[in-house]
Amino acid sequence: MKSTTYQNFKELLNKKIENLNDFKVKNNLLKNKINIEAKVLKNLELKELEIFNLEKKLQKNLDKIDQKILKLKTNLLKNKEKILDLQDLLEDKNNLSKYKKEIEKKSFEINQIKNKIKIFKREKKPLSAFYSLNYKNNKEIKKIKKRIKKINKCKENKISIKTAKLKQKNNKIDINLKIQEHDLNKFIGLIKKANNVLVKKEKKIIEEMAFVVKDLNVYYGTKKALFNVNIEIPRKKIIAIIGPSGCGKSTFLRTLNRINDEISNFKSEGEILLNGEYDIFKLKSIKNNYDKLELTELRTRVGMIFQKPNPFPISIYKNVSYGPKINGIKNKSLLNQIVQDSLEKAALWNEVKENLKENGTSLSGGQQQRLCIARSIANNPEILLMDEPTSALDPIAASKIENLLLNLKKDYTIIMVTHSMQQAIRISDYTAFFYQGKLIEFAPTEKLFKNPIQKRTHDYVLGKFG
Ligand SMILES: Nc1ncnc2c1ncn2[C@@H]1O[C@H](COP(=O)(O)OP(=O)(O)OP(=O)(O)O)[C@@H](O)[C@H]1O
Repeated sequence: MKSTTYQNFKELLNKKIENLNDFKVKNNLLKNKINIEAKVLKNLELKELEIFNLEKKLQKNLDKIDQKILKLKTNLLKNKEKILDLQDLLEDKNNLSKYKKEIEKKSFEINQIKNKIKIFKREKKPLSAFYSLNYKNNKEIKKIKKRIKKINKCKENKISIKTAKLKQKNNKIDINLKIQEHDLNKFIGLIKKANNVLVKKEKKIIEEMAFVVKDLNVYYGTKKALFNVNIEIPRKKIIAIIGPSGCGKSTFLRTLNRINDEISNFKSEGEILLNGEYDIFKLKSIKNNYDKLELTELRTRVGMIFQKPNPFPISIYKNVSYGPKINGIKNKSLLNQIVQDSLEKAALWNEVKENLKENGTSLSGGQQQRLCIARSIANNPEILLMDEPTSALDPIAASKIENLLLNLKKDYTIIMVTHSMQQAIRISDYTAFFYQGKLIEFAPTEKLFKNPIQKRTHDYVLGKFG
């Protein structure tokens, strides 16, 4: 019995030991678990602390940011205020004159008050009211002055901005100027080119003209007979010179071969270019400094036929051969040929070929004039100047001369003074109208008579004055 109990006890004990061991294992496991969890907890605590610290830091930063925002907001407000202030100032600037006026007004009032005070002092009345008024006014003036000062400051800023703008503008202007200068240079180049063309044209005109007269002024002593005459006379044409008596027609004609030089008090100014070669006043070539023109050569090249035929009182033959002989032609047959040619050209040969030894003065007026023309032609001229060559002749003789001139113009330039407008219309290619020493108009004859530019020409050709 005893053994069973022991056995039982033993078994129970073993069971208990077994349970205890189980419990120990379980306990250990639990302990481990608890340890792990304690560790986790600790970590969590640490993390919590960290989070707490971070939150603290964050809060601090948030506070700082808030503060900054606040500061910025206040700055913004301040700036807004400043802008408003500036806008006020700008507005005030526009009212500157108003303020000045106000100051003037106030000053005026103060003076008035001062005067009143003086009067009151004199009359010994209470002055306190005036003093306070005066004080108020002075305060207001001070305020306004302060404002003006501010405005002026603002003005200065504006001035510096304006200066910068002006500088910018100046730069732009500089660039524009440079562009314009460039354009100008281009323009000058064009003008130079045009000028060259003009110079060439002028040269061509001079070369193509029998005479180019430039700024011609002529005097007989103190009397001025021609005023600033400018004319270009084309070659191998008949040019009529018309105008009332005393207008300077003959003077002009005679100046062209310097016959007027024989008059003692005669004086001329200007230039007359012959054939694009010579200046007849200087008797010098216009192309070559060394080439000179003799006065006799000028008069040979530019022959003159006068109003009254003036043959020499010698034979017809000698009249015509006189010039060539003087010029050194001695060969008889050559002289014969020249005489015949000249008389033929002067439409006189057939009438006188049998009587060449007859005295020139024995011929009729018209024949004498044609003899004078033949005498001129014998000198081989380029230009024939004629001073009223038909006015001393009867109409038939005059008509013969007119026909002769129409024939001669194929070889010679004929410049003819005439009182007859009909004659000018009949035979001339160009007409020059002189009046009171001035060349009023020079144009193709038809145009000058039918459609003159100048009123005076118009009146003259219509016979309104003569
Ligand atoms: N030798 C001279 N001395 C002074 N004056 C003169 C001389 N010759 C002309 N004159 C003057 O010069 C001016 C122009 O005279 P010019 O003989 O040239 O005129 P014109 O037009 O030919 O006149 P007309 O048709 O009457 O011949 C006139 O006032 C004239 O009195």
